[in-house]
Amino acid sequence: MAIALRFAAAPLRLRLVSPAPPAIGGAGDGGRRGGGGAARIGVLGRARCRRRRGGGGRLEVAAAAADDSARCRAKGVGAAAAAAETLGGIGVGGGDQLSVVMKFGGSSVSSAARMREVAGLILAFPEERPVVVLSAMGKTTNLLLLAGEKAVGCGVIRVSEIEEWNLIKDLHIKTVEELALPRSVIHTMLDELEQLLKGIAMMKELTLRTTDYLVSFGECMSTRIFAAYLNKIGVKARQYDAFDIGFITTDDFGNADILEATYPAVAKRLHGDWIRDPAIPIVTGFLGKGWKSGAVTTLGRGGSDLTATTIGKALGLREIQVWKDVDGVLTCDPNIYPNATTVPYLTFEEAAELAYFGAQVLHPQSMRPAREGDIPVRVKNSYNPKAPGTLITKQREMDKVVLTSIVLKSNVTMLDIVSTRMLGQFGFLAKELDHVVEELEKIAVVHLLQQRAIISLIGNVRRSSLILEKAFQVLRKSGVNVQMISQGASKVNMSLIVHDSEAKQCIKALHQAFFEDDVLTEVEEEALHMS
Ligand SMILES: Nc1ncnc2c1ncn2[C@@H]1O[C@H](COP(=O)(O)OP(=O)(O)O)[C@@H](O)[C@H]1O
Ligand SMILES: N[C@@H](CC(=O)OP(=O)(O)O)C(=O)O
Repeated sequence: MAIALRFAAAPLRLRLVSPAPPAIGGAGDGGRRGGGGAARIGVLGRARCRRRRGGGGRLEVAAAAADDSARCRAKGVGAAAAAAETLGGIGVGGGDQLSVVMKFGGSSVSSAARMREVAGLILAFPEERPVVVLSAMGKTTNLLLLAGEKAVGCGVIRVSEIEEWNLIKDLHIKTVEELALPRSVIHTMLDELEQLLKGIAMMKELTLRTTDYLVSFGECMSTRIFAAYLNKIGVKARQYDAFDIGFITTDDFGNADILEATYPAVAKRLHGDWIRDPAIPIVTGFLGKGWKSGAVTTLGRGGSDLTATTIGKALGLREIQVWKDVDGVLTCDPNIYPNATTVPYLTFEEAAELAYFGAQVLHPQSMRPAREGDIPVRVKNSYNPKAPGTLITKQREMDKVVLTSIVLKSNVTMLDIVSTRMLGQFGFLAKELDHVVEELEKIAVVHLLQQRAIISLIGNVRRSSLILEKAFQVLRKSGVNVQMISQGASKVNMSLIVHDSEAKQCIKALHQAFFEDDVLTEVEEEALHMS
């Protein structure tokens, strides 16, 4: 639950803004990433990084290799198999150290064809020794959640008829068959999954703990298939379940936090195995093990990004790559406005703020390990590997930066509090929103304003007046009244609250003004002039 607040002069007025709570239980994409379960006031703390690393010039190599893969396909040869053949398999010699993490999201591994492409991408860098992190295939996590919900009410006998369960089964069996792998690769997993759904049907109950166990099957299956495929084409690979190799978390099922003990444990296991018997590690994203319960936990929707950055920090790797289905982090959500363009560089702080305020492209917590380890994160497109993507580092040249990206968080509830008795009152914000309202009603008039949206302007707050001047001009022209503005202590984010129904129109108008119109040149010139 995120809370933004505003103080005003007497009578003291305070506004809290809270999005609908993040839900692992929500099966639609709308349930993705709410920014964590803990109440948060204002903005993220400042990032503190120690040193900088070079990003490296590997993109051209990727592009060239992708071209080769395309040529192999044209000749009717499996791209990955051909690449492995050309390279004589990836030379996983004991002397070489693991050097990068490559994380592939669900969209990147949604079918057998996509798995071949991804294998080709990995093999395109023979000099790299990657740790590979995979999400569940395509929309498997959503399907598992829906199957679980249906199992609660359908009765044991009808479990086999659950549409989502059949889609999951068919997708994974088809993938294994198309990759010419034995069914045994996932047979046990599918059997266990069916048993679990029957168990849920029998109990007529689906707890958060069981939900985490249920969704873990997605990543457990995708990694087993992919590792088997690499081994089949002559690339030595080893599958790992994150909950078995030291990913220790809190027991907050659905949104667990990674504990410090994870870093040495994961490093020891992955490094130790690599030294003993080198094989590309293929690790399940998204999953961990609760430190008290010992049960499987999940890191919140999109948590595989966090798995990748955690491994990057644990092993002190050179670079963390997150491969998506877009050309990097974009100037706004392309689903809201398709003219969005790639943001070439970001700081960890900007990326964290962007993710926290709702950009689905990165998990909100994922920048933390990368920032702490000072390891560059590259966001790339597995469908378009030639595109340079976005490079996220500790620092970047900010002198010419005005606005970087616009983020929308919809379905937000705003709390409007008017009181003359709040001076000297403290402590109430640390509790949950319901309790906060209860407490506040003793001393203030409280209004819950629903269907609001937070528009976050991520950019150079040193130019806040310029950005706000421009933004307000645009919004005034669009006939939109801003209901609250918050900057807090952030160096990179200004947030505006508008009514939900006006939000998308605002994003388009702001994007046009800041990223498309000539008018931006004026702003830039002024900004340059001032610096
Ligand atoms: N600012 C943004 N930049 C890039 N993508 C965004 C942004 N906001 C929302 N998205 C959405 O995020 C998606 C990528 O994130 P995600 O689905 O988690 O990828 P993956 O499953 O490959 O890890 C994109 O397809 C895009 O629709
Ligand atoms: N499969 C999980 C974890 C994840 O990170 O997925 P993706 O990388 O596809 O966003 C989810 O859907 O939330």
